[in-house]
Amino acid sequence: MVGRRRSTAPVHLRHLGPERCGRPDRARRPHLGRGLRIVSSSPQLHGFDDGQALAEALASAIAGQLRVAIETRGEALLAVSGGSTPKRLFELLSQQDLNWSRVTITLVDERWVPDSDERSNARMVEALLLQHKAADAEFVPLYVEAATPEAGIAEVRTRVGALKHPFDVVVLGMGPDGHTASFFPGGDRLREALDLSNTAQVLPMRAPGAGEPRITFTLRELLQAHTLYLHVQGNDKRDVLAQAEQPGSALPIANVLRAGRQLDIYWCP
Ligand SMILES: O=C1O[C@H](COP(=O)(O)O)[C@@H](O)[C@H](O)[C@H]1O
Repeated sequence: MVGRRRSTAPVHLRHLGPERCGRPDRARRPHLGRGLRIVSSSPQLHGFDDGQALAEALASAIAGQLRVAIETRGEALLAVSGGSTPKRLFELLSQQDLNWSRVTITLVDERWVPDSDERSNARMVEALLLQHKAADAEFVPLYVEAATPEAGIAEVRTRVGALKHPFDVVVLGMGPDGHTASFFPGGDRLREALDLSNTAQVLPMRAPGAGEPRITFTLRELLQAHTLYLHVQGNDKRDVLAQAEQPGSALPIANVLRAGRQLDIYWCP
């Protein structure tokens, strides 16, 4: 659906408005030959006309990265976000042709509820992603049966510690308050979660805007991924990204934007 793609130019977010969307600016994305291109360490925005076109392109890109991981090391590790944005992505990703029996899937964060609860991110992964061809994938949920994330954290740490890190692919989302994973503004352990010297893989998190208590992978873990995507829909969220790009922004997502690593942002209105 290339015709529905808006732009793949590596522009600064604050410069990307509808007026900048059009044909890809190839001159700004240099190719060095077959399969080689200069990898910019700044966030790269890929704009699409709608969620369907975005989900098709992102599902295809993720599948490509998973195939490469399987070819190179025999298996692949994928971490996805919850919330409402990835629903169509999950449906399309589940139909991608690859050796899903070699893929392990987990979440970047989870609400501390069992998968019988409609708020469970795992429930959505099970319903929409672990279907069709992807039914062969292994899923490692972040929720364990314990009253609180603090009570369950040791078991979750053992569980995620058994995964073969780093992640091959991480797909982040973002809430309208600028949170990503469960890095919420005002989160009780936000500082720890964002601290790049903190070697904990997962942490509990509580925040006024989070609803229920959470568990989240730390920023350090997520940034180590071979490929990092940010999946964002809506003009309101594009404005949040533009705010986060301002120097000194305290929005949690700003920590991802300024991490100085390759980040592909898939956005549509
Ligand atoms: O609570 C969460 O919210 C964010 C964003 O969700 P959305 O509904 O605005 O798409 C999500 O990335 C995160 O994984 C989830 O736990």
